[in-house]
Amino acid sequence: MSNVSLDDKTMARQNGIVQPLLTDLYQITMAYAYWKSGKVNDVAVFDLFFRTNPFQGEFTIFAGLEECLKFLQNFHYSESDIDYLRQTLPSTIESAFFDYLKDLTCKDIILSAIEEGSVAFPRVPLLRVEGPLIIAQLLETTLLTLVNFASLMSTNAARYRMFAGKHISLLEFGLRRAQGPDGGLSASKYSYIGGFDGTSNVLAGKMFNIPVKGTHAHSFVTSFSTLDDIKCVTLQHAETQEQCNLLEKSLDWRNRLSLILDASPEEASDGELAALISYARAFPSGFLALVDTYDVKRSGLLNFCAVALALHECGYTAVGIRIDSGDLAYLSVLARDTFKKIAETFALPWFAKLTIVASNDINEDTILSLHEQGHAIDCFGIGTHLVTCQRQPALGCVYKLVEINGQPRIKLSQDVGKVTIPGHKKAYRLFGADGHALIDLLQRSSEAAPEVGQKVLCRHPFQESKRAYVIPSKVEHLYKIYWKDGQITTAPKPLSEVRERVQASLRTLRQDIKRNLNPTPYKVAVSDDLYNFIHDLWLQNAPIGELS
Ligand SMILES: Nc1ncnc2c1ncn2[C@@H]1O[C@H](COP(=O)(O)OP(=O)(O)OP(=O)(O)O)[C@@H](O)[C@H]1O
Ligand SMILES: O=P(O)(O)OC[C@H]1O[C@H](OP(=O)(O)OP(=O)(O)O)[C@H](O)[C@@H]1O
Ligand SMILES: O=C(O)c1cccnc1
Ligand SMILES: [Mg+2]
Repeated sequence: MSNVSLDDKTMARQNGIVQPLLTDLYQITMAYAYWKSGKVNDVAVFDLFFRTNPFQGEFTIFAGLEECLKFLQNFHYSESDIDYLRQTLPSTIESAFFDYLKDLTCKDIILSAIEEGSVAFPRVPLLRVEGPLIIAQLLETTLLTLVNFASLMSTNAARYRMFAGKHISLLEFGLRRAQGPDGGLSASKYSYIGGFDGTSNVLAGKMFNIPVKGTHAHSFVTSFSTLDDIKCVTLQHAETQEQCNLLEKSLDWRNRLSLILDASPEEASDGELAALISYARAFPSGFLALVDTYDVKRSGLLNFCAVALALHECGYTAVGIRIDSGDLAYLSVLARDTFKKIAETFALPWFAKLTIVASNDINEDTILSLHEQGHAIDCFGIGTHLVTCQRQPALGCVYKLVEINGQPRIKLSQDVGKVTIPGHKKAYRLFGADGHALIDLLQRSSEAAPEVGQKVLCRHPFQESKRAYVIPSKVEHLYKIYWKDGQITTAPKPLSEVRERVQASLRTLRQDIKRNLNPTPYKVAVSDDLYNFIHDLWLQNAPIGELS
């Protein structure tokens, strides 16, 4: 295995607040209690997994691995961290503990993980952390915060991508509504991974090399009241370099268009026209205008088309419009019909294809409903519902001890779904003959891997009667070691490749597992050996009650 050292160029920059103190106090108090009870040399295995898929779906996209690796790489308590802990923890804490913390690194930790961007399922660990108990414990909260939101966001974005369809462009507009600056930045990054095409978040563009895109706000339009508000009306022709009077041409076009469109120049807003002309002068090759400030039908569309045709006379091609209120199905179809009519009347085929962007509280259901109704939208700009994951604001990944000093550990619960699967395990994805993923199988690490063409018994981890034989056509080993001996051992893929991985991985799932309403659950199983291991340990650990 070759060691990989990564610089800033290969790995997107890490958010500065990700550091060892970004954790829960109890990790550090437990670390002291472990240390004080002589557990410095104890070796543990922790699994990081979730129990339920988000958004009433049956799949989750795993993301956040690259950030976890950067966290391990940089893990170090600074002098000021140690000073802070000295002041904050009880004065009875022995000073030698702080000396121990000062020298801690993750060099003895081994991190195995599923590939970032893969579909993942309940109970199959996303990460396995092995190494000194105290250090592995200290990583819990930070790894969880790095994986939970990243995976939730990527899953949310992937769902929007799936339901929008591959021909519609998706832009993330959520920074203003996100859970603070860090939530906003992470949302931009992971929406891109999930399949969005761009973000309005400029810092995310710079940090993660995500395409930045945008239009303009209503305030730009409302800041103009009359045509006199246009300070300069000329634009140099793209080819001839002649000065064109954009105002005159736009007014002329507005009058001509009113004869073929059901709109009158008297009803259209002059302030809006002034704003659109000013915006077009600033961005003659990127003219995409918001048309719903006053009235899409009576004002916005007419003004936009007039300016777009005037721009055309100056040698430029407009890009399109954004609609941010009203009935988006109706208005987008109205806009498309208008564009087509103009294209035909003036023999300008490109006009029919102008881009229509829709925004305003869009969510998964709005997209599905718009598709049902029929619309002419090319691009959705999505903020609030995407970045806040309004439909399910948290993914419940947990971090559980499954082995200590070679001994398996099980966490029991009245709720069977919460019982942990003990021991050091391996996970495999078994594929059927049609290329689709059939089942994920957890085995004890000591067992031989399943083989193509060989029958393997797959059992439900807790229900004895649920089992099936599977003859896989392909077997994928789900874990790779990403961190060992203080080094990254498998380089995480750049964002663009993780983004492609998401789509490739989703293609391996049957359609019924991905549908929006009542999707079919994907099966997660354990081997016969692991089944017996779990249940023997369960019986050993469950106290026998006494009835009286
Ligand atoms: N054709 C449609 N089918 C289903 N939902 C739609 C359709 N058109 C718009 N929507 C959604 O309906 C909601 C309309 O929002 P709201 O009631 O606030 O009206 P609005 O158009 O924003 O009004 P305002 O002009 O006051 O801004 C938005 O969430 C939008 O995404
Ligand atoms: O609706 P979202 O999915 O959150 O998308 C982002 C929103 O942010 C912008 O305006 P903002 O909502 O701030 O003001 P507006 O509603 O008055 O346009 C934009 O016009 C969208 O409406
Ligand atoms: O560029 C836009 O149109 C945009 C950006 C952020 C929020 N709403 C819209
Ligand atoms: Mg809004």
